[in-house]
Amino acid sequence: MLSAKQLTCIRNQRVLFENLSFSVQSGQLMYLTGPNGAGKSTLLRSLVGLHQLQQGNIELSQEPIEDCGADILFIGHKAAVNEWLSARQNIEHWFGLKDQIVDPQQLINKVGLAGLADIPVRFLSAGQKRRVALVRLWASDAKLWVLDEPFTSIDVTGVSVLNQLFERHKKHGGIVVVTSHQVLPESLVDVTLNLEYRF
Ligand SMILES: Nc1ncnc2c1ncn2[C@@H]1O[C@H](COP(=O)(O)OP(=O)(O)OP(=O)(O)O)[C@@H](O)[C@H]1O
Repeated sequence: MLSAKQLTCIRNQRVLFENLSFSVQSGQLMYLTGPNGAGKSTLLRSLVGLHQLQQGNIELSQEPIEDCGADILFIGHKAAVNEWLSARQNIEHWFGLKDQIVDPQQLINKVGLAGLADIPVRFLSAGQKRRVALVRLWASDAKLWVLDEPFTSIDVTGVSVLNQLFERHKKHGGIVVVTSHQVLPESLVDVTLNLEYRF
């Protein structure tokens, strides 16, 4: 279970959220919504320990989130893709570091980038770049997926494939926390959290 208790965040002297509490069980997806600037990305970054909150307690499987690095996959909206490297080199970098056995070509095929594996990512389209970033979902054994606007620039087929991946992760007892300005299928969403814009 992902548990967040009494979270408070102040940025630029504006309270983004205050005493915010929620929990997401294993096998559930939480859909985080709200207008531009409400604090969704800030909340997601806080959930994975990348942003220090003024107050609050976050735990995954009853462990402090700071101790759960290996159990978390975070893909931010500024995805950590090296645009000077090819898709294949990015994949080798990610998974080589983790010493995992993955077949880069198989992953490349799965995200529909066959034939584009060896050109620098900066020469790909916006959606293709996003697909490179999302490759990590296919080979992730992390329990918690935290995804900031994963559907941006992704075409209809790609969105449907992503939704299927989320379903599969849920079935295996994983947790997905996702923000998107696109409406998610009702059947996929277990918990909705709407952040209001606070002045
Ligand atoms: N690096 C930063 N330093 C200071 N303030 C920041 C920083 N990043 C974001 N903010 C502020 O925090 C507030 C919330 O931003 P955040 O990116 O979390 O919103 P969001 O809900 O994800 O918005 P959007 O839907 O536009 O992506 C904004 O008012 C923004 O100005």
